[in-house]
Amino acid sequence: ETIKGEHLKKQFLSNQIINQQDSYDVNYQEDQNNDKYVLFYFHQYANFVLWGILVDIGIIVNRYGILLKNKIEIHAIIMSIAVLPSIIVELFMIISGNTPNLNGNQNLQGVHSIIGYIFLAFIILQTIGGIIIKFGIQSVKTQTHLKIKSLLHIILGYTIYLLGKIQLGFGYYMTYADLKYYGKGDIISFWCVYAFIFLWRIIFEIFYQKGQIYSIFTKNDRKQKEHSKTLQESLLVQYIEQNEQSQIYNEFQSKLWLIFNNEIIDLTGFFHPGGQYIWEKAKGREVSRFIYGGCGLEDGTAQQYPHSKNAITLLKNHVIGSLNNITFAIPIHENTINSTQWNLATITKLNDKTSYFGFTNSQYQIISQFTTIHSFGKYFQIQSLKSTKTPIRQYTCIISMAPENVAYRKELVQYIETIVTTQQQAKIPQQTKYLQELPLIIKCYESKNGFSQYIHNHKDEIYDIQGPYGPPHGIPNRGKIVIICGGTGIFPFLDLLDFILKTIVYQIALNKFGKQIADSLNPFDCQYNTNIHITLFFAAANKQELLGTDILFPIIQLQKFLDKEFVRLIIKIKDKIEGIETVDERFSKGMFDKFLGKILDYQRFLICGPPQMQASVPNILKEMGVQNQHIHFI
Ligand SMILES: Cc1cc2nc3c(=O)[nH]c(=O)nc-3n(C[C@H](O)[C@H](O)[C@H](O)COP(=O)(O)OP(=O)(O)OC[C@H]3O[C@@H](n4cnc5c(N)ncnc54)[C@H](O)[C@@H]3O)c2cc1C
Ligand code: HEM
Repeated sequence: ETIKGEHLKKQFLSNQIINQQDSYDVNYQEDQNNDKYVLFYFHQYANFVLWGILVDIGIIVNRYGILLKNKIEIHAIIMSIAVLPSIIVELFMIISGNTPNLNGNQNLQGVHSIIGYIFLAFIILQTIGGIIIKFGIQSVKTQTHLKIKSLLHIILGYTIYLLGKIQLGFGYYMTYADLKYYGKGDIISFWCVYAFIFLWRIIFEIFYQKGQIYSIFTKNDRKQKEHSKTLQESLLVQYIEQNEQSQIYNEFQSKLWLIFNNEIIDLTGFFHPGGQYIWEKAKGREVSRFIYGGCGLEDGTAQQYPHSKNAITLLKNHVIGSLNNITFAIPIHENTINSTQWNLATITKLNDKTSYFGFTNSQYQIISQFTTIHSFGKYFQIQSLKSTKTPIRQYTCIISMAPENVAYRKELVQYIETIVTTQQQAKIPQQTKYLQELPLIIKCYESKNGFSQYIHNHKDEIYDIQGPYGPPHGIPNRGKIVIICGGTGIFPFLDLLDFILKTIVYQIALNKFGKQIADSLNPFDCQYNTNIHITLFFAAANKQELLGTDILFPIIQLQKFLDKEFVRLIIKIKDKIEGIETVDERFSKGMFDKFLGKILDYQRFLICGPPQMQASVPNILKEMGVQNQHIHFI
């Protein structure tokens, strides 16, 4: 009896267990197939795909898709695909509240719902923010606070991203972690799935940072571009090379073209991540100063920003042509390997803050004189090879300030003064053909990790120097132009002014003693036939800051011996300078009116000076009726 009773009891208990197991199984199976939980399962699977995988793709497109023309649109579409269904399923979940038997840790249900509500509010906010930023970026109007808006979008974006991942974890943990039917194995599969939704992104990141994914991107793009240069692009390149400003203005107004060192770039159709107004203002200009963060926009609407290598790749991928190279360094031996490494051999103080820097490279000799007016206004790009912290910066090519040229100029001026006063021939000074050193003049600015400060304190070091780069000033051979500069802003014009001084000397010699004597002053066949008139406004804080006076003052003195004026010099300074027109007031409309007269007589207005001057002078000129395309920053 007892044995039978025991047996029945055991059978009953085991039936109970079987029934219990069955009921889990049946419940689970039923729940899965049950129409009334369809919203729950849609919510579960949709969220896994959207916030586990898709959202990463959306972020990747935005972070690394700089090279894609429609990156903003692609990012917006992907994020909308993640956000819209999420909003719908969340709302349905809130309304229906229908969940099947949860076989996990149900204590988390409260947290899961709170995060759900916050998440819903955040994604709606983020979508609205995204739309505002999209219009801000794509607008050509100057944008204020766009950087802050973008930063907020990034912060909220990553908050949502992390919440999404955490929320997925909670959801799956609640649903499956303790599912008895699968026993302990299920918690392992839960962790595997959970790890996957983070891991694939981390793996992607590692490959990307190593440059493997990045190089696939760039190689393909470059190949495509080489094969697809259009007729229109060739025409634009031709106009830019020949400096046909009005043709470019008339025919290519809608093109977004830029110059990066010596490359001509077409970025039409791309949007600048900091706001399209930035490219509208940089359009048609040399932009390496912006890319390496040397300068902000002159009107103060965008600050200095050192760009990533993505920005440089973007530019390199859209090269449509190159500017004609000019050479300053001639290889000494036939088989010289192209070397851009120069030793800083000399530093000589010119004033308190500014010094002459002389660089040597045993493979090259440096020419002492450019021969046409179109070679001037170029710059070198220089970088410290020792300090990776200091940025790449641009410095003007000023061969006229090399010690040999300074000495020669002094002799030349003395010579011509002697012959015009004595009316007799004198010993003709000789200009050396090659310079000992590549000369730069650099003012020291105090800034954290600044290049100018670094180089002032690091003589006998090797620097990488490339160039000369950049478009010419576009100085016409005849006609009137205006130069407005301040402080070191005179540097880009010194070689040109030196050329004009030599033109004056040549023409005096030609008038007085004929072509033979004049030509002996021109051993390098320079084209001293220019017919240009420059009105030069030069602002300096004090006499010390007036660099280049050994070129400027002789021009003013010597041109009196000719029947035409080449340069009208107006110096803005407190002190009086004998024989020179000076003013002691800020540049203003009244002042320019007084000195310039009919503004339409002038073909170009070239501006180069400290930030404050670059911001104010163009506005004054525009107020006077000068058209935008005639105003150029150097
Ligand atoms: C085409 C080109 C040619 C140049 N040629 C020369 C040259 O021949 N000699 C030369 O000394 N510099 C020249 N510059 C400027 C030079 O490239 C650097 O911008 C400068 O040396 C400062 O760099 P940094 O790294 O030392 O300072 P950064 O760390 O860049 O900081 C410089 C600080 O000084 C301010 N600043 C920059 N320029 C001026 C200015 N003109 N007046 C007042 N404040 C200013 C900036 O706003 C910033 O706060 C040239 C720039 C360009 C684009
Ligand atoms: C004209 C050529 C320019 C190109 C090709 C260019 C390209 C880019 C690219 C690709 C980025 C994305 C981030 C990066 O890769 O660094 C970027 C960001 C940025 N650029 Fe430029 N840029 C140019 C000019 C300028 C100028 C003139 C300024 C202002 C002085 C500027 C300011 C910024 C800022 C502030 C950002 C950050 C935007 C953000 O992410 O919020 N850029 N630029």
